Formats: sequence, structure tokens, C-alpha cells
Amino acid sequence: MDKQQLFENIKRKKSFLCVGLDTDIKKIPEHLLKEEEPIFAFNKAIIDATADLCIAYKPNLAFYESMGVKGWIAFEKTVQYIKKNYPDQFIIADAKRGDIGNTSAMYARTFFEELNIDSVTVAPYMGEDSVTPFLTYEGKWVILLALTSNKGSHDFQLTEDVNGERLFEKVLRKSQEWASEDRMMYVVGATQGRAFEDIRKIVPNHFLLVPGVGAQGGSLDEVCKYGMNSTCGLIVNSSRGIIYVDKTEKFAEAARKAAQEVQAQMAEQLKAIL
Ligand SMILES: O=c1ccn([C@@H]2O[C@H](COP(=O)(O)O)[C@@H](O)[C@H]2O)c(=O)[nH]1
Repeated sequence: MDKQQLFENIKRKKSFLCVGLDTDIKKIPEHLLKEEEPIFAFNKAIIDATADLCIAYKPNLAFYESMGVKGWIAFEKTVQYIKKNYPDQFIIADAKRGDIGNTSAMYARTFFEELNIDSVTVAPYMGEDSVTPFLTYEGKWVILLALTSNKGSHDFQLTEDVNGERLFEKVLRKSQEWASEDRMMYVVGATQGRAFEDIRKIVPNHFLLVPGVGAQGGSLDEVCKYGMNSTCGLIVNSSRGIIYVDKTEKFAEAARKAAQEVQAQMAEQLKAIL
């Protein structure tokens, strides 16, 4: 999916919501545990309940890998289910990969060849040769960690060099030598507030993947105020705030209601550019 298609989907659905599929066997409704594939059953119900309200799904690999082979099968089935039934959805493998070149090439092969997923999150720490193997796949996206939503972002990402440049700014600046806004997005946490203003000075046109609204308390209003550009430029993720609002047999309806609330706020914000 290219940048224009992404924007068309945002306009059509009046939404830039990404539903995070952080599916934890210990948190899903009890009645699903008798299913042969409880994780997939949960994901399928959440996806069917929210697909018209969002433009992306983001399964986080940690939740699947923690279950070994069963988890990996559930992950694959979830990806195939979205692709078959909701082909307009942008799929993000939140895997935060990155290693020496030949190893990164294997990660890229997994997500882009084997699973044919649209995008993967990548850590920039090991530099250019750890990122470029992901960029050899036409039509696929790298989503590079820039300024994350957690407290630990202060430890490295927000520290300044002798010229006053912060590490996340260096990541944004340097990585633009590797790929354009048609192939690269950046992760910026919703909890980072006004930093979006500084980020837009360096990457005015790139899409940003923004986790941290909902359970982490980031402000959608602030993200939009400082981060939205003329083609929206935002994919805002919420995981726990949508998928775990109810633990009864009505969990999917409740997830839909939570997604509807976020989508309505997004529709309001989009009036500024549509
Ligand atoms: O900076 C980051 C990068 C990734 N994440 C991931 O996004 C979701 C957020 O889940 P919530 O339940 O909506 O808080 C989760 O998969 C994180 O690993 C992030 O939160 N911050």
C-alpha cells in the first residue's frame, strides 16, 4: 500500500486509527479458552468488530512469540485473515527488529516474503546496514523507532550531542538518506506532546506511527495539534484501550464501542484538513 492509498483510506473512513492486537491469553475472555485457537478466535472477533472504524492493525510480536509455535500460528492466521477479508487494512508487524545486514535480511524475508505484511517496526540503533535490508522490498514500509512513548525515551533518545541535537532528531535526519517518505515512517509516542512540533520541522511529510493514547495516557488532541499534516500523516495506535475494555461474551461489541469513540474524535480532527 502506498502513501496515497493510505490517505484515501483515512479520508473514506474518517479515521487514522490503528487497532493494536496485543493479544494475551491471560487477558482474553474466559469463554474463549475452550476454543481450539483462542488467540485467533479473539483476534477475529476484534477485527470483525472494528474493521470499518480503523485503517490499520498492529499485532505486536512479543504477544505471539511468548506462546511459541502456537503463538506464531495465531499470528500468521491473523495476518492472513485480515489480508483476505479486509484487504484495505495496513498491517504493521510491531517487531522492533534490526541486526547486522545479513541477519536483518532474514527478518525482512520473514515479514515481507513469507508473510507479505505491509510494514515492520525497526530499531535504528545499529545504523544504516541494519535498516536497508528492509528497504529492498518494493511497496513495503520500514517504521523506524524515533521517539518512543515510554519513560526510558529520556535515557538516550532525548539526550543532546555537543551541538544540541537530540538523538531522536539525528535518527530522523540521518535516516532520510536511506529512504524517502514513500517507504519510511517513524514511531513517535503520543506521550511526547509538543515534541511533535520539532519532529514536523525535520519530517514534515512522513507518516508517523503514534502509540500511547488510551492506556498510556497520551493526548490525541495534542498529537493532532502538533503532528497532523496535510495528508494526515498520522496512524494512531490503541491496543489495551480497545481490545480489553470488556471481558464478558460481549467483548467485541465493547471493543467496537471504544473504537467508535476514538474514530469520532479522529473525524472531528480531520475536519481541519479535509
Ligand atoms: O514507543 C512505543 C513503541 C511501541 N509501542 C507499542 O504500542 C502498543 C501500545 O499499546 P497500548 O496498550 O495502547 O498502550 C504496544 O504494542 C507497545 O509495545 C508503544 O507503546 N510505544
